Amino acid sequence: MHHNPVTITNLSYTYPDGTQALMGINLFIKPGERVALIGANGSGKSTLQYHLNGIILPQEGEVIIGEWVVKPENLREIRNFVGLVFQNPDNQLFMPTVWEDVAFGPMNLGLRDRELKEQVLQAMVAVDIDPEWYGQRNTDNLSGGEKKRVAIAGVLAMKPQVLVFDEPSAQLDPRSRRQLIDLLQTLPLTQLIATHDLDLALELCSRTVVLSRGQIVFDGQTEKVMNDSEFLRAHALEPPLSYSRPYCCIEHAPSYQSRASIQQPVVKNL
Ligand SMILES: Nc1ncnc2c1ncn2[C@@H]1O[C@H](COP(=O)(O)OP(=O)(O)OP(=O)(O)O)[C@@H](O)[C@H]1O
Repeated sequence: MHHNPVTITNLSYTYPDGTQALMGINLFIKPGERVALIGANGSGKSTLQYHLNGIILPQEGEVIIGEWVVKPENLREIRNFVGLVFQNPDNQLFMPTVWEDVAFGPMNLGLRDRELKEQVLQAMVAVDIDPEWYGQRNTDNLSGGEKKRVAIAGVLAMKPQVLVFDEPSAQLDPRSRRQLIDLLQTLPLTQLIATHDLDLALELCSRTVVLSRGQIVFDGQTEKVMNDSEFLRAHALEPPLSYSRPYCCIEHAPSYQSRASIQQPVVKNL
């Protein structure tokens, strides 16, 4: 039987202190789909992602990963299937050297010797870190962006079928961000990418899910939602830079025109 990589039905979750983080979530992701998960701070993105590899177990509703229901006895299979890259790489890196850190996951899966070495090397090359020099570096001494890459390599080295990213572009400089986008674009994996970087969502994901106060308020074409600045603002989001119009032009057309005409000679002199 064919299984979707991610099937979430009627999922609700309340933290022990009473914060209702998710309410009635239904989400189905097909193999190979790249889906952006967007929403304001506190809308529930991380909480939803933690359900995908059993860091949080469902209180109400059901999460199915491939053919496995997320429950304690299936966690091993689920964690082989879903790789989660945390927002903060400090929560992910804990081995002394880069090499040991990237090798930790595949070693846990039972890989040894040549096979292990190959998988680690492949993952490092994918995220553009030089295994020769980098491998021996101490993970504590890396910059934020470097740590992020090592964290991604560690997850890729386990060869998961689903990649779940919490803020992949946070901490990355523009060049590293570009490399990451190119990398994610070439990975033939199902991906769920939680991000505040709506330009990244627009470039990488044809489908976007918008969370607002624990509920899905949109699930559809990325282009469509990014074009709807009114809807985005209603859910405390700002349209991506590449889509934002000069508001003054629409809302205060005359003043925009007069400003433009004042600026024109300056432009010509350049
Ligand atoms: N351990 C916790 N205990 C209690 N409440 C929590 C806990 N973790 C998160 N929450 C609350 O649950 C809600 C959803 O938080 P979550 O971290 O999932 O949001 P998010 O969309 O990932 O936010 P951000 O964009 O800031 O990372 C928020 O109201 C948050 O305050």
